[in-house]
Amino acid sequence: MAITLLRAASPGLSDAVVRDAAAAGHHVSLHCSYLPNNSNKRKSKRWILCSLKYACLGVDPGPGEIARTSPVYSSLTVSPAGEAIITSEQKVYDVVLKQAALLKRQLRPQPQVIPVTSKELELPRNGLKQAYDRCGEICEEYAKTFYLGTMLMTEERRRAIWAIYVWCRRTDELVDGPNASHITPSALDRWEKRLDDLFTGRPYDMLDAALSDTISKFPIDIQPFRDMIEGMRSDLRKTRYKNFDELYMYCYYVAGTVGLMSVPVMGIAPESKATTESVYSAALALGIANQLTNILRDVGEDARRGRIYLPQDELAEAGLTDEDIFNGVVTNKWRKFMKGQIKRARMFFEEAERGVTELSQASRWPVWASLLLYRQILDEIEANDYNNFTKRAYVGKTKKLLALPVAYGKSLLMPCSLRNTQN
Ligand SMILES: CC(C)=CCC/C(C)=C/CC/C(C)=C/CC/C(C)=C/[C@@H]1[C@@H](COP(=O)(O)OP(=O)(O)O)[C@]1(C)CC/C=C(\C)CC/C=C(\C)CCC=C(C)C
Repeated sequence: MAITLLRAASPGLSDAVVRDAAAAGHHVSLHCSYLPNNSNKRKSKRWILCSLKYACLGVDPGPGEIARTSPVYSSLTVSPAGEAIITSEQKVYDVVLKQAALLKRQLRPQPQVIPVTSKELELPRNGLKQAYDRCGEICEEYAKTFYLGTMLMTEERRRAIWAIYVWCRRTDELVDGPNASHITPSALDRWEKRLDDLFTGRPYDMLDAALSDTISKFPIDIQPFRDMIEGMRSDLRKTRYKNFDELYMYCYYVAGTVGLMSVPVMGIAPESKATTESVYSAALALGIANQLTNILRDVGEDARRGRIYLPQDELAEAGLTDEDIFNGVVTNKWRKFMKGQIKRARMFFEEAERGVTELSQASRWPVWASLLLYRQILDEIEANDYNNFTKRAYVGKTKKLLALPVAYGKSLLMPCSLRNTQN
């Protein structure tokens, strides 16, 4: 039996009650209503973030249970032994808070970054410029639309985003590229050592040098970079995800981290009234939304590599097995399952939208463009009648081109936080 406790309705709820219920073998989850005027801003934000995890699957509530589609959010679960289980969302939110604090103080991470000079790197004259130019070329080659979008940013920001992009792309290539089958955990350990070195001003090659220079100019923390490598490690050993909590953590590692790396470079609009934490949460949400979309688009392709990224418990609840995924037949069960997954991904996009307008104006266009284009993949999955086994959902050139002026128009809007306060 599932027991749901509404903390807002029963503020005096004692821990003992929770422990007793859990000890009696009930699955207990604590919920808290999101109260917009909650004086504790930090907490209320956390509840919003946690909401996206469940509020989408349209699961019928059990007796006495709050419908998951209602604005009631799950945050903390308690094991049958009565121990509070910290969810992935809470762990990730702590990273968000740390990143936001860093940006607010405009501090560099410890140990202090030593600015890179061409001499230390033995780069040729103009070496750093060449390094950044090469990053730009790589970016243009792999992600043309996004590259175009960066052209609106200031030169310093654009170059920094290219350097981050290249590091992420190279990290991803380790497990997803042509040499992926030879990659071992110790190769990832060596990649992490290189990361440590470039963060302390000792880059290994010119592409690392560009990133090393970037982190000396912007308040970028090493943790999201380390976490991305951790995501690649997990990809080496893991081919199944028990539940959304596990999947969420994976999505944070490989994509949410990109959002956290990018905010200090993109900058928050000086006129924005949004909290730094909320902007980071939106950036994280965009990464999660993109990765969930990527997973939904690539179900068939991943299955052919023996991988299923979809939450196993949700598949079982929908009456689906791994075999069904490997067989790749679109059934009504599959369509229904996919509808829930798409709905969840869209909720993360919505959460992200709230943050884009808070970014500095020149940074908004590429973010809007990537958001609109990636979200359209979900529409294409629907248009393919949920056949993501043998058909690749693909956004055509015309739609892509149309998204660019729309993104540009959206990037001119003033920050949401200002619009709300002016009403
Ligand atoms: C403007 C913008 C989008 C900036 C981000 C630039 C950047 C540093 C991108 C790095 C992307 C990368 C190579 C990540 C490695 C891991 C990976 C492959 C993740 C998947 C991306 C898509 O990859 P791929 O190119 O293989 O996709 P296709 O197969 O070609 O479709 C991911 C799905 C995730 C990428 C995640 C983001 C782009 C996060 C974006 C979030 C922000 C930029 C924060 C914006 C801020 C606010 C406040 C909303």
